[in-house]
Amino acid sequence: MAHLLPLRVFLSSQTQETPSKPLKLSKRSNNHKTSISTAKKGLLSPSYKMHKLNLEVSPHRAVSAVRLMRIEFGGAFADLLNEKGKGSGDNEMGYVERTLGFRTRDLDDRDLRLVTDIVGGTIRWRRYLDHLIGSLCHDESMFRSMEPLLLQILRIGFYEIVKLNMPPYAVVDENVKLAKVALRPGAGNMVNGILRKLVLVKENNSLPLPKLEGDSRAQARALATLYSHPVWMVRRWTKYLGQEEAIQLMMWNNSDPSFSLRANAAKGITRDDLVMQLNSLKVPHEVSLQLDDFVRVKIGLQNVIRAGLLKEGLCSVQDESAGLAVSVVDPQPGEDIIDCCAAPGGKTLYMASRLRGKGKVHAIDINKGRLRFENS
Ligand SMILES: C[S@@+](CC[C@H](N)C(=O)[O-])C[C@H]1O[C@@H](n2cnc3c(N)ncnc32)[C@H](O)[C@@H]1O
Repeated sequence: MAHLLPLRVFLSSQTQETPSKPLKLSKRSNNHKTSISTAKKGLLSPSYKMHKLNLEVSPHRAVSAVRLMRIEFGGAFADLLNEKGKGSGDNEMGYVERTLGFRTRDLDDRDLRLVTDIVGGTIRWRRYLDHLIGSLCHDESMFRSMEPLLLQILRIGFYEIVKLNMPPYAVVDENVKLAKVALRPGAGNMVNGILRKLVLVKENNSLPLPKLEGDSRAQARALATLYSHPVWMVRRWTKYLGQEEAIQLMMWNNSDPSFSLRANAAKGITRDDLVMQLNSLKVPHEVSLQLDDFVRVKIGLQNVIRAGLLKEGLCSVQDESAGLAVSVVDPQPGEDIIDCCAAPGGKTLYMASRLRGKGKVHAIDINKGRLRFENS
């Protein structure tokens, strides 16, 4: 059943300009982060060198705050931060220690799921969260001049309370603790004050959100905040789709992602084979209605990873939208296909598998660092 893909997939980079390890923080952003934390906490003090292990702060919040810093200031890719050996994973505690001045215990699967939820959700809802944080700060300048790590901790707390509906007082306590240990006691007091205000207004059903009123520009700005999308996008979607449909699209766009798995036809795996594997792992799933090779998975991806289905190449995580693009190309055996913006190669591999061993896919990308190629 399992055989290697008999055709060759060529990867080439058009330029050498981009760094080969794009996930690493640039020197400038490292300095920036060090200066933030060094100035506030004395990261270069002897205690830092002793690899302090802090068992009091919740590891998933500490790691989420550091990942958010890496994404905002280091250009890290949110979707790649879970992948061990790709600039994160094994190094995670190193990043935590350099940014916060202490390590936490290692993350277990549950922590990792929370980190993924919180980091992804905080990024998707950032405009909305920042509006709430700004509205509950004492004044505008307090929000504008807030130090980056403190802002990330507040964003996490706001997201947990407003969007995840976590028990509010536990969220307040945990984020206050994190701010106190990672920054200083005064920062913890500030987090305490702002999060408690949030809990109150939420309980009274009076979150300070903009009203949908005024001319089209004012309404676009309000919608951009309410549904956390850029103003230009709201204006464009409203123009082409009308307000109601634009709202539906934004809601869908910011909903929790589900994952799709693609059975690896190149290794002779059919979707039925994959479904059998998922049944035996007790992973809930449904088959795609649009694409023959795809299965949708909402929860249980960790089980799939642990069982080695991805590592053994039985299937890949691939968005159905990527699959749809390939089905539009409709690769046929014997064809020569050029994939011009190919990295990391998801569509390249799917197109290659549809050539059934006859033909070539030339995969080109401008970013050498993104041309790591690990699947057959
Ligand atoms: C969204 S990713 C492509 C994802 C890929 N098609 C897949 O399915 O896995 C976009 C890619 O386009 C590349 N890119 C952007 N401008 C390019 C250019 N002028 N020439 C070649 N590649 C380019 C980027 O480096 C990036 O890797």
